[in-house]
Amino acid sequence: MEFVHSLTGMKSKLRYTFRRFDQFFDEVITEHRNSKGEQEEKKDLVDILLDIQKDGSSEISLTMDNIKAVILDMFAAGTDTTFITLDWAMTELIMNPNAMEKAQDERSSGYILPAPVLVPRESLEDVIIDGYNIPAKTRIYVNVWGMGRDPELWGNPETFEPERFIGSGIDFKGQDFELIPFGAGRRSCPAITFGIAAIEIALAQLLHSFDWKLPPGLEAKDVDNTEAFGISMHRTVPLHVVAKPHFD
Ligand code: HEM
Repeated sequence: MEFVHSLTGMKSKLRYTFRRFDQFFDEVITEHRNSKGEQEEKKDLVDILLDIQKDGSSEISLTMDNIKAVILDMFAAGTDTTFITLDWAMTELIMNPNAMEKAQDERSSGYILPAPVLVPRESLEDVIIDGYNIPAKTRIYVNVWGMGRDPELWGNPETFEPERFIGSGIDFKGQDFELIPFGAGRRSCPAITFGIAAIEIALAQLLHSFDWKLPPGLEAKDVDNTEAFGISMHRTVPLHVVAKPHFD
């Protein structure tokens, strides 16, 4: 069936995208090589990967393709997730002015999931879980979207209530399975601390510096919050907001 991808033009699109990424990574690597003598504390991930490749200090030898793959992984896993979490956080806050006001006072935040399913897993052996027979090599999707809206786990699951987490003892780091925005287990997100810090800083800046409102004439019930299905869950319609400086 592979010829179908040639007919639909998917293959040439993939090749084009691959070439653009590859050229971009070549530029990033050349830039880092040319900035020799970078102070130790200023080194970034690419500097460290190039150092490991050069001095052979790692048991695994790194090829240039390995380094490009890590850069791509970081871009793919780190940018959309962070931006989409912020996008949905602003959506919920703008639709719930009370929560917005509280967040401006306290900097509290609810946990919003950018990924509808986790990275797919495959069972290594036959196993029975909760009476379900799962044969070896079954592809398993963990539906975190559904878990976040399960009325057996959450009261008012469709309502944005960040205060539900105050004193609840439920943590988001992968130990409490009703809330796993960063996944769980050995393939969970390695950047939980970084991701949370990036979002908290960005959200705190936005809320500290501005008051946010819907455009005149638009009410919360008019906002189209349809979600696009994908590895990460974009809005299908961009969120339009009006920002007014918080301090005149
Ligand atoms: C709010 C921000 C973020 C959220 C919600 C998030 C969420 C996730 C989720 C759900 C997974 C899959 C976990 C699983 O299947 O068990 C994942 C994997 C991953 N994340 Fe994040 N992530 C965020 C930010 C970042 C950032 C900023 C980076 C890198 C700079 C990053 C790097 C990765 C990588 C490399 C993986 C793959 C790990 C593996 O497969 O072993 N993430 N993330």
